Amino acid sequence: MAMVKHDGQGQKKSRWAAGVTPYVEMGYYKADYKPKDTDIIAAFRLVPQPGMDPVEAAAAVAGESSTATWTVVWTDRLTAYEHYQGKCYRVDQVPGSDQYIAYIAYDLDLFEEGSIANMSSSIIGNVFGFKALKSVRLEDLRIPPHYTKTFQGPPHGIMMEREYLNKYGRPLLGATVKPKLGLSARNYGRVVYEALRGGLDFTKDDENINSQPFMRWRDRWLFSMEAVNRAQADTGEVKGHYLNVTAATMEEMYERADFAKELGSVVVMVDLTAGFTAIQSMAKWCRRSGLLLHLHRAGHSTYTRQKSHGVNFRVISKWMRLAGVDHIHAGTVVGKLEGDVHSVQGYYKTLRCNRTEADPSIGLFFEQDWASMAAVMPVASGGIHAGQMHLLLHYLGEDCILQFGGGTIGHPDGIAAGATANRVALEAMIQARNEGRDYLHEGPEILQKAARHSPALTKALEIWKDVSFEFESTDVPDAVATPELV
Ligand SMILES: O=C(COP(=O)(O)O)[C@H](O)[C@H](O)COP(=O)(O)O
Ligand SMILES: [Mg+2]
Repeated sequence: MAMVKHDGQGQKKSRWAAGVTPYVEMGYYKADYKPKDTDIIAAFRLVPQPGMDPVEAAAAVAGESSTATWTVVWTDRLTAYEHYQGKCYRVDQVPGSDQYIAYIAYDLDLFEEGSIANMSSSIIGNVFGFKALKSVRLEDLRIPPHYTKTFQGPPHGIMMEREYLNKYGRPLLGATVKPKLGLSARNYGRVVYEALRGGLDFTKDDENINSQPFMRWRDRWLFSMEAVNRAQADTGEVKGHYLNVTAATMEEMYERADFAKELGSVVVMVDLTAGFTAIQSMAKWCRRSGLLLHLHRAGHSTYTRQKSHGVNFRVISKWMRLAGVDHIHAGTVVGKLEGDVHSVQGYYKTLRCNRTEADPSIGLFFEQDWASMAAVMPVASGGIHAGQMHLLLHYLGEDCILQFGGGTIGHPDGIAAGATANRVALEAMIQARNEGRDYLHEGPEILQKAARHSPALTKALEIWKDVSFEFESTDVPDAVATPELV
């Protein structure tokens, strides 16, 4: 029986006889199948229920994520069913565990061009609820250029963003305005102004600030943009504030984005919670309108964090690069939020490179060719401060945005001092790197030296010197978790 426990009593029946036929026999497992260059390939991590054959479980996932239902339907014969069937072609046990990695190939004809909603409804639509599986996680996708080319991708991308901003050779710096909720519009504008004049490139609405009774969006736009304009005039640099257009309807989001454009903002922001289609619509609007699109991955940890169930963030990274965002929160390594160093490096490569090879040590199951699609700037944030600058540069590289919310606004000498501390620390570290120094190991010394001429950095190093968040990661790549076994 298909998704029913094997009892060894079943009698083999013809493929087309009515009733339940194992998914394997229906053709959803084909050990000799060689994926075509045009196929989308998925790697799922499965934990079958006791007694459930892992290959049958994998075939069931291939079936339900493509054409199948639980019983034979004669209407299959009205279709080129073999063409449309998802095909599991390999199932590997993860050594020393009850987990299996199932590889499934899907023909491109299963998917609508340029639609993340469609691709995700197919691949993760139903299978996560199968009773016969204890858990299932979509670990990675290989998306062929044939499909990639049907998406717009990032409105501008890293290279164009740097050209717009005229800022090169270093990570960009930002801060999330805090407290997250409750400030009046004028006070909010004050925070934006102080942080930008102090040396940051961007400030940011937090994920949960939209248009609440204490500050309506229109007022926030006005005071934030006044602050951006004043800071630009003071410093001679291009500055931005990510105005979060996330709202209940697309009409409302467009209205907010139009007003941001009218005021001259270089960037708007949307939350992952707005949904894939809303994000793709905003990406088109941003390409048309010449504004950058910042994405906050609000809510992602509800389904990306646990090793055995959900969707790995590297898949979300791929979907968001296709959907078209210029920035995406992608992990920080150090800091207060989950972010295993190997996994995060895999996400950053996925977002920034034109081509990546399969690399189990950073969790990449497949090679991926982006066919010249623009790159996405990864954003690191969550509990970081100036004293970690050498670690941030080492782990995350140069093409990223480092966002210090508390680590700017919590500075004892004020917000501008907090911003200056971060800018001085970053520039000292970039200079050390460019001079060929071992900045990772000499980092604390480099920062102390830079602080001799910067009271703001001196205070930042002093106040946050002991702050670090040392917890074990909930998710590390298999090759790292059990290197002796892989
Ligand atoms: O508000 C913050 C950070 O504030 P602070 O800098 O004060 O800690 C961001 O929403 C989260 O870091 C996002 O997390 P992630 O980037 O992991 O999605
Ligand atoms: Mg936040």
